[in-house]
Amino acid sequence: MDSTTFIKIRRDLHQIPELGFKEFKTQAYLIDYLSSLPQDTLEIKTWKTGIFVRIKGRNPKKTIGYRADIDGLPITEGTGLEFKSLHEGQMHACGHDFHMSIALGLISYFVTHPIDDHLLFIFQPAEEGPGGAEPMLKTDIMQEWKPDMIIALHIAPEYPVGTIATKEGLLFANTSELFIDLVGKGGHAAYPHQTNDMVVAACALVNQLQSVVSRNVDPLDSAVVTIGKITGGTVQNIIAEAARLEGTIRTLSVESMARVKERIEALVKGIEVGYQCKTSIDYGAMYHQVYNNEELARDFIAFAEERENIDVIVCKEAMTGEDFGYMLKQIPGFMFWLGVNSDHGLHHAKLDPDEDAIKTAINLLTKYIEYKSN
Ligand SMILES: CC(=O)N[C@@H](CCC[C@H](N)C(=O)O)C(=O)O
Repeated sequence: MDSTTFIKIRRDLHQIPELGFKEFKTQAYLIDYLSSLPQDTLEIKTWKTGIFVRIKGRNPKKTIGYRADIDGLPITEGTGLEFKSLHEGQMHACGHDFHMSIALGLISYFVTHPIDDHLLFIFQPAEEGPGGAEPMLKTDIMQEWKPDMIIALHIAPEYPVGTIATKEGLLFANTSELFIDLVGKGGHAAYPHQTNDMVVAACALVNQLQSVVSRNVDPLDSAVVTIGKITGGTVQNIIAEAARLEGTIRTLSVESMARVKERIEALVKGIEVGYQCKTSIDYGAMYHQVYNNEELARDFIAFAEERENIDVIVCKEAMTGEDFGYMLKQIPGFMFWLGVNSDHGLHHAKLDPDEDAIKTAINLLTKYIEYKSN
């Protein structure tokens, strides 16, 4: 397969990153491309900013699904690439531009190389939040076209092109977003004794949160509590009346997620008493762990190991989250990492994946899907 087309598509998509459920230009671009393909076996249905694409099989006994996420991140791109993001403050810094172009590569191949089984491609919005997989699963379209097995990949900056990595069972963590609001009493910077300063309370809370993983979670059961954003106050000489912490919780076990939340709630209550303020916690979107079907993951690893030019790593689980976990909860399947060899990692403004990986993925997956359909 000539990958130039899909590199161009990746670059086009890279220029128009959009946040969750606002992927209007992305959806229009994808539909425009899909409309240019032979239509005899294609069925296309939209859901919000997502798209379901079915390729009807010649003699179907099952449906093989493939999911690509389509949203970008609120990051100002720092790559300086000639095809860098045209959307100020937004970037495809998690490789979803790759995921989409690979999916289009697979669709383009299978509309001209029909197989017996049906294929279902799911272009899913809002993976970075608030989550599009769970609501997409509940749609009538998904119920009607539900796949019997499902596959997804995620780019992996740390591996060279030609490498894929996955494992049986748990691959990605359980996640929960975390938003904590603190409201005290503002006032003049020179009269702190007349106020309840929420910058000081927020700093104390961030420090206390560091003890949750180190003191309250079984060291053999990994967890993460990250605060990625703090806001509070207005100007330098006014004591802040309000502050907000935004973060994420990751745990390998469901039990630890409950324990971490219990401890966060206790610490926040302590801040409320100690700093005389009002507090509230919102857990935002929660993602179910990505748990690969053992048999299918084993079979895929064995298949990939037989391919020339593919190195397979049986990797450890990661603390990343993915709402593809909800799909795997209902449908047997697996996710794998695709090596893209970037000096900068996921969610970094200078992420610059090697586009040769697009061809690697399309070649590997066309062959694997053909093998699964025989
Ligand atoms: C692969 C990846 O990077 N996924 C995201 C998913 C984010 C889920 C949610 N917004 C959260 O922060 O908990 C990740 O950050 O792992």
